[in-house]
Amino acid sequence: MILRADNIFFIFVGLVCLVAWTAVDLSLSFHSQIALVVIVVAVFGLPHGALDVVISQRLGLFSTTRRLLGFHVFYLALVAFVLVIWSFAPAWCLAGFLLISSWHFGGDWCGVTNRAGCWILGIMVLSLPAAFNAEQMVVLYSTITGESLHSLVAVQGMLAPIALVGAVVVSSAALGRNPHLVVEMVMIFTLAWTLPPLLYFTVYFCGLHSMRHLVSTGFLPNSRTVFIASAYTLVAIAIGFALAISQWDANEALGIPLKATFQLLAALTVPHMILIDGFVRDIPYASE
Ligand SMILES: CC1=C(/C=C/C(C)=C/C=C/C(C)=C/C=C/C=C(C)/C=C/C=C(C)/C=C/C2=C(C)CCCC2(C)C)C(C)(C)CCC1
Ligand SMILES: [Fe+2]
Repeated sequence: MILRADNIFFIFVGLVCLVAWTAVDLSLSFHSQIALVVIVVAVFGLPHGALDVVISQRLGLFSTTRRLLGFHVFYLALVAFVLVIWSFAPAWCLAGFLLISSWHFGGDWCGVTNRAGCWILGIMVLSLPAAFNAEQMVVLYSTITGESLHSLVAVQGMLAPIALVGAVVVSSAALGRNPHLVVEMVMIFTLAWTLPPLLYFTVYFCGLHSMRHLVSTGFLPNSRTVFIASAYTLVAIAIGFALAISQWDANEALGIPLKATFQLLAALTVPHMILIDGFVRDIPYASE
């Protein structure tokens, strides 16, 4: 079995978090969890999308300054569009966000199985917390959207066992060529079962999704890419700040940063997905 840096990294981070949470009993309050998610996602999650500009350049999407400008205008216009729609219909936007995210997250296993199989894995990633921690999910969704979304959590809770069975089938089929898929699935299941939903999401998003994206798109940490990633991440953080300030409410001092973080992720996801799932197809994950 050939393990890549991203396989090893996720298993290592997952084990450390599981040990910290169970053996050392590092129980974090809800507010500390929110603070942790906001910081870790900003530092380790955002940069994977901040490289979209480098990827587009590599794909030859903009060969002239005019095209480069067009790329930025298009990207920012899509972000603004999603944020406006979100302000009118947050619950529908969250549901749509979950749907497109499951497709995007399924891409983490592109090359291991076909597109339908990938989507099943993506659905499993997002629906497991609803099966294990339904009450917390209702609280989180209401913090993010301001609405009580019991029915959305119930639908996800029903999808979880179906997606889990699908994941077992997909993993068994891939067992010969990609045994590490099974290890990752077991890790994801254990994390979802053990950790609160926000921490589970943070470990998966930063420990697997972001890292795999960096490795599979051939990110080399030279000074140019590090500079670009940092600059675009800072702009994205500034947009997040603006979102939080524009909705500020002293009674919800920590709910607002969480809400702004997920609004920002949802808005960035649309142009990020168009680029990654539309142009960078078949990011090689499977060991040859
Ligand atoms: C290039 C560019 C830029 C930048 C960008 C960036 C930085 C990006 C990023 C991107 C990204 C960074 C993306 C992301 C994505 C994400 C996602 C896709 C997520 C999802 C999630 C979810 C869906 C979740 C869910 C949940 C909740 C909410 C709670 C708990 C539980 C669970 C987990 C279920 C700017 C704008 C500056 C400018 C223009 C150009
Ligand atoms: Fe991504």
